[in-house]
Amino acid sequence: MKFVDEVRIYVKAGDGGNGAVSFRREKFIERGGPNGGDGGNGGSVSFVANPQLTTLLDYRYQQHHRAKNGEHGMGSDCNGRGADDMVLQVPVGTLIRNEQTGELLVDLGEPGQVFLAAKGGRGGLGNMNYATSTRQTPRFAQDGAQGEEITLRLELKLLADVGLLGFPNAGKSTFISRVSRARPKVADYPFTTLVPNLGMVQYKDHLSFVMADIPGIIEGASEGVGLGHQFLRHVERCKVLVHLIDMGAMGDGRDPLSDFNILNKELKKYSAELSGKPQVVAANKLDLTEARERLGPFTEALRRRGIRVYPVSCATGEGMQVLMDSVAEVLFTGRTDKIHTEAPAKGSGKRSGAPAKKASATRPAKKAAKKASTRTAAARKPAAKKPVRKAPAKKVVAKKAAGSARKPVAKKGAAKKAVAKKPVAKKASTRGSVARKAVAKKTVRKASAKKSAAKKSGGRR
Ligand SMILES: Nc1nc2c(ncn2[C@@H]2O[C@H](COP(=O)(O)OP(=O)(O)OP(=O)(O)O)[C@@H](O)[C@H]2O)c(=O)[nH]1
Ligand SMILES: [Mg+2]
Repeated sequence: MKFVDEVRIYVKAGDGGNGAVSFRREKFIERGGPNGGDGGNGGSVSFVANPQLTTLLDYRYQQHHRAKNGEHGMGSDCNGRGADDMVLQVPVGTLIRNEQTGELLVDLGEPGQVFLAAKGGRGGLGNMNYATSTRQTPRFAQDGAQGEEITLRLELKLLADVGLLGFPNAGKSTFISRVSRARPKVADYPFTTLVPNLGMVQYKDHLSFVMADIPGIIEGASEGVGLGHQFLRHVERCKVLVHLIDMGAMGDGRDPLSDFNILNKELKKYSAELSGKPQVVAANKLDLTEARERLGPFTEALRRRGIRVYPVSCATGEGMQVLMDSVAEVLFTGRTDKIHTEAPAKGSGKRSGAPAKKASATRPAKKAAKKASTRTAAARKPAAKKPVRKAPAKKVVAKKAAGSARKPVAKKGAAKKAVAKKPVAKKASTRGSVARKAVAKKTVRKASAKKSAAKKSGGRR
């Protein structure tokens, strides 16, 4: 079946039926009153995402879609029949845009999702609705409203989890036919694949995912060379890209590393988001001897960039399981360690970075605390520090016994003497202070005696 992924269509909802002007005419009933019925509503046009469709082909040939109009109202209180809505089936993953403005109206990404594109006109009211006590013979009725009309652009972006990328002839179709039941054409000439192919991959543990094989991308695809790069839209929604490198291609400006660079350049030109997706790089056709020879330098070149290369052969199936394990890991867990060679180094860099930040954050705090303490609590600091270093019991005793006697404690602190000098000098100049000192010393002795007693008792216990 032909694959069409972009169409322009015109949709028009049905108009509402007009309300009727009619009066009851019956034998023996004079002035029977208005009995004109309402018009029926026009049919709306809506889209529904159908998972069984894979192409917009139907809309290529029929571009005008009009829903039916509602019936007009009739006499004898008969309302017109409402028209049925028109439901247009589109594949899941269809984007609907307004053709004039380019505005995205909806992305039908869920099977069964419905979008009302054009609303049908409302039926007009019959004259029976306008009868009042003062106007018993209304000779008018309401016309039905016009249905909406709009020109739309439908764009299909296939919903796949894994996208296959590569130059023509890289072996993408061979790859998908090996891992899924998809059977696209495989041939030894470029651009064998002209439309995307989807394949359902049954991975182990009942896990499955959809893989998309798209036509090959070559240098200048963004300018329309080859088949252009519009097919990249079908891998835009993929979570992982598998980049197949044709290791058998050499000469004519082709070599594995330049192929890799060119394709990534084209991806970047298409969209930054797509080029930023995780890429699993697979070096294909390793059953060929010349391909094996090129593998070493290519792997080394990518290793230096932190990218791991998976050597595979789609023809023999060699290396496919390891590759699929990595693809599945990135897809289902989101971990990309396996596709980078220097993942641990990066991880450790991050780890080492975090504490460094913490340390830098704590340092200024400590400095600030130090500054604050030197001004306000210069004398308290040594007093507070020492007992902590020596013995917590001493601190308690000194506080209890001496109360405000910080001097003797300050004396002990040889290093903090300079800070404690001021109060000592001042107090030493007065007699009273000398006396207090002596008292304080005595109390300290007493306190130490008490402490030793307490220690002893503690030891007994
Ligand atoms: N020796 C060898 N040949 C392979 C391998 N994989 C694919 N081929 C051959 O390469 C050629 C192209 O394979 P395709 O699967 O059609 O390549 P493609 O990437 O889908 O090509 P396009 O659809 O043109 O973009 C075919 O002749 C395959 O038989 C492989 O692992 N080893
Ligand atoms: Mg192909």
